[in-house]
Amino acid sequence: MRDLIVAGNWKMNGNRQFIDEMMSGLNKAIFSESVKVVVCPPSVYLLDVSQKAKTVKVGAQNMYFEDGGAFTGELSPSMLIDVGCSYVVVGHSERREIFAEEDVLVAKKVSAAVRHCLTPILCVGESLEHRNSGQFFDVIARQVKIGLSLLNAENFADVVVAYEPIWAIGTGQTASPAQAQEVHELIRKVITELAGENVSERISILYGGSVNAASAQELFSQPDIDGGLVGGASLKIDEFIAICSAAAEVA
Ligand SMILES: O=C(CO)COP(=O)(O)O
Repeated sequence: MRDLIVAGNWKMNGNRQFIDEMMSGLNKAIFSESVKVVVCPPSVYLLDVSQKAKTVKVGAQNMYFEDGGAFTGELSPSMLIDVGCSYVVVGHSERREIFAEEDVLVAKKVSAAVRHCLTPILCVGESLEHRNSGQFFDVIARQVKIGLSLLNAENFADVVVAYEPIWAIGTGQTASPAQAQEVHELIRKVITELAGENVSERISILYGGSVNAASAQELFSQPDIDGGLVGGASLKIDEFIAICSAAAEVA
């Protein structure tokens, strides 16, 4: 049985008042035990969110792979653990596109996270251009293979993969359940080729890209979709809770 996970990526949004309101809403919510709920606030708020969190796990949106040293502006895996994180988003398309993060750097981060017992959420996904040209699967397979390349196959199951088509992020244009399922199935196949079915069947693969309360249940009921990585809709407490309930319905 794979973990069913709903993670909210708050991106560069919010302030202390927002954090207070969100955490008080989340702490009042009753989540099904069958769903792991995670929130990923901006890093300056991680400690505050961890200290307030009663019903959810906490994840960071990024980290560096080194343990410490002269890396101005960066955060290490042990710092994230120190402030209560158990997950870290790695290789989000916004980091790849805006901050020029490449697959090899992403792989180092995945490996460092696993080494420190932080669960990396490895994001992969194609641009609209690659979707339209039909090359999308090659792009995604490469991101998965390189992203996992520094791990031993038995550690693959310590990673969560998130399929986030770039054309669906923040656009309101969700991938259809069939489009998402097709890619999730292919991702699982790539992992099977690398590590065998015992491992690939244990990896949770989340879908991200304009997930909302209306689209969540049909997406999450696809056989290879194990929950969601939610951006905009995770900033609205009622909508986020409704998405988590949709996940519980399919558990
Ligand atoms: O990038 C995302 C989550 O990491 C998805 O963002 P949206 O849900 O706002 O499309």
